[in-house]
Amino acid sequence: MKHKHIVAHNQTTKVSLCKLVREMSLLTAKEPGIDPDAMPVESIVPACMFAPDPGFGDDLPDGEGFEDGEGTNGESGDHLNFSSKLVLVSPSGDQYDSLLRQLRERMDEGCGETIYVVGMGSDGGDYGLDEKDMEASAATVRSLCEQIEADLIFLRERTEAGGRIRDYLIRRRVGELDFLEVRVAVVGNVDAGKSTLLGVLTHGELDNGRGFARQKLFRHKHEMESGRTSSVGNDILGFDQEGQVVNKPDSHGGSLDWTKICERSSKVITFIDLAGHEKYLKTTVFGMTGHMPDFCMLMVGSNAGIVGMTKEHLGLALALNVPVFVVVTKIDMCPANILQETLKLLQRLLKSPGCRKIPVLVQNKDDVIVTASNFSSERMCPIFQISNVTGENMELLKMFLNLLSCRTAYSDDEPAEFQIDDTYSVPGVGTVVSGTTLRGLIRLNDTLLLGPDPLGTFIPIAVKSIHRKRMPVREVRAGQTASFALKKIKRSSIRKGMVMISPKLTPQATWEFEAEILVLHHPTTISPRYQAMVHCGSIRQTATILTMNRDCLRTGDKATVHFRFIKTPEYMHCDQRLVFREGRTKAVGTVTKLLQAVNTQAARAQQAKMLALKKKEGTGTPDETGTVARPGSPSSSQPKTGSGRRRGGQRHRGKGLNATIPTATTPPAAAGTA
Ligand SMILES: Nc1nc2c(ncn2[C@@H]2O[C@H](COP(=O)(O)OP(=O)(O)OP(=O)(O)O)[C@@H](O)[C@H]2O)c(=O)[nH]1
Repeated sequence: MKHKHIVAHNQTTKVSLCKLVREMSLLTAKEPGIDPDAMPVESIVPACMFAPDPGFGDDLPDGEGFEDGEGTNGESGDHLNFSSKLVLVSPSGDQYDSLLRQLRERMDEGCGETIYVVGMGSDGGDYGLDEKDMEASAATVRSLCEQIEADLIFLRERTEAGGRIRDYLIRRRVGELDFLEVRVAVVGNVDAGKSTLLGVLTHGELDNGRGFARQKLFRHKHEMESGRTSSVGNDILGFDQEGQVVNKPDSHGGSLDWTKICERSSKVITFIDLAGHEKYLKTTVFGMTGHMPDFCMLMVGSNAGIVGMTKEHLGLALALNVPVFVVVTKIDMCPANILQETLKLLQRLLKSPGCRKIPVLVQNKDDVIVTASNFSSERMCPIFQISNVTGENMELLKMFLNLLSCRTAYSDDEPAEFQIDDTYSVPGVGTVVSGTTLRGLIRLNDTLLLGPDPLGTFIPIAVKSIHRKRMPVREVRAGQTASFALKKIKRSSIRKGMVMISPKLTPQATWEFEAEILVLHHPTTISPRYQAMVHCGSIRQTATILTMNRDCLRTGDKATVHFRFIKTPEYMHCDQRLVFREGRTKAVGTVTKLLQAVNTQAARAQQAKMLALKKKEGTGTPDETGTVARPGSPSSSQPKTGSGRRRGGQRHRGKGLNATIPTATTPPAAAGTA
């Protein structure tokens, strides 16, 4: 969340937050390994702790939290004192330009939006403006917004000792076919009410407590029958300039017209609805890494409490540095003492050394504005308590969602890169890929390089049509999700984890990479030859540990580890976050080095040779080394990779491994794990 309070409010909020964070750190900074359940229970921090607090202004380390010109006293000539609450009353020409520059910077940081507070200073005086000064300040802000073509949306007014204070949301104006996009992953244990809440939010109809609202969202027949979510589902919630929800389901079938929603919205929240059941954890991890959520909404059933996969999902979001907010559901049917117990355990978990979050209970609109403004700190964790049946506190949650802004400032003047997270075969259209534009701008009819294929090569491919949230568009830019119809390619030759890249780049696939990892959980020890699934962006493939800088790894250990994919080379970047997991074993880390890049020319030559051989011999399919696997040959009897249990079994054969695929000869659970 990149909202920053302009003028002095920003500083003071930051200062009181810093102070609080420091205090909280002292409370929670204990040695890792301490059982969080043994932590003392403190009361939940009320949101007002984050509200601006005069008097902390001199508590900041040098320079921290100050904008250009801040920290100077008084207004000498045109030197603008941003810390004065009167800064907007009657700025001179130069001062106006400084304000405009500052606002532009804030809008860039916030990916097109920011929360702007009028009437607060950090220069020690009382907060608030009299009516005349407030009107003059509001007029200045309105004029600044016109200059940058942004909407000014009133959020709230309150009264302090010195007069009135107002909060505004400033949001970049978008064309009819454009909207700001924020992705929220929805996680939580089975029955926490995830699908129900999404049904209520997106269809505007309350639930009956027996699964009515979730009916609209089920995607697969077996989900409809069992009532469980198994796939990565997408639902959208649109907000107009006034912050009102625009979703209007069709009165007959109850379905949503995504195009209409997008046309009417200035912001669209995409919910990535992830499964709650343990058996779908692989899909949940894929949703969290591959669908690039800006935020994570962790759902907890108030009557059930912190059960099942709740901790697992929270841990995953923390490991991937995705800011988390919690929604406690079913408050209509939960006895007060049970609700209090759930909240107590929740805050204990959030404050525990493993999480180090600051839980904040959101009870009114003011709390929403304060928590949304400070959410980017990643330490703060707002907690909502709602009912999908009575609708209690639903408005607060909607207001919060409307105030969330995209976390990553994407750049669209770089060469394009698109990460594929799903493929489809659409009758009458052909092969379609969906995913996220990570960099650059992609236009209709552009030719991009698609790959890597099993040999590590990339092939040119033309973009036939583009959809953004099911709406046909002519281009998509960095940060936006989209689907492309592709010309002349079979769906079977595309897999999740592939990318489409500008030909200006010379993409290279890699078989091996190095990563710094931290083992979050393993029942025994991990040693070389251990295999598990690597999730990195939308890549999901088993990899073997070839070497590491320690003999073995236990829960809590950190190490530099050399991995090798077992099936195909992948396109990766340094600094990408990864999750390495198998069953309950989980490690997280960051890619630090790419090793063994595929020599594309050699791979192409080998491919040509292989095709010729295939033609000559008539049968057989190529494997990724370029050799043809004939029926009955050892490589054709290799176990299918990419899913199931794959512990151990791959021997490290040194450099010789680079050109051959290791054969799974060791029985499961025999190698690489004690
Ligand atoms: N009384 C009450 N019932 C609720 C509330 N929210 C959800 N429910 C009911 O709880 C049940 C489970 O809700 P779901 O939305 O399917 O739960 P889920 O978290 O999506 O479950 P999975 O998809 O299996 O992960 C349904 O019968 C809902 O009607 C609520 O706020 N109050």
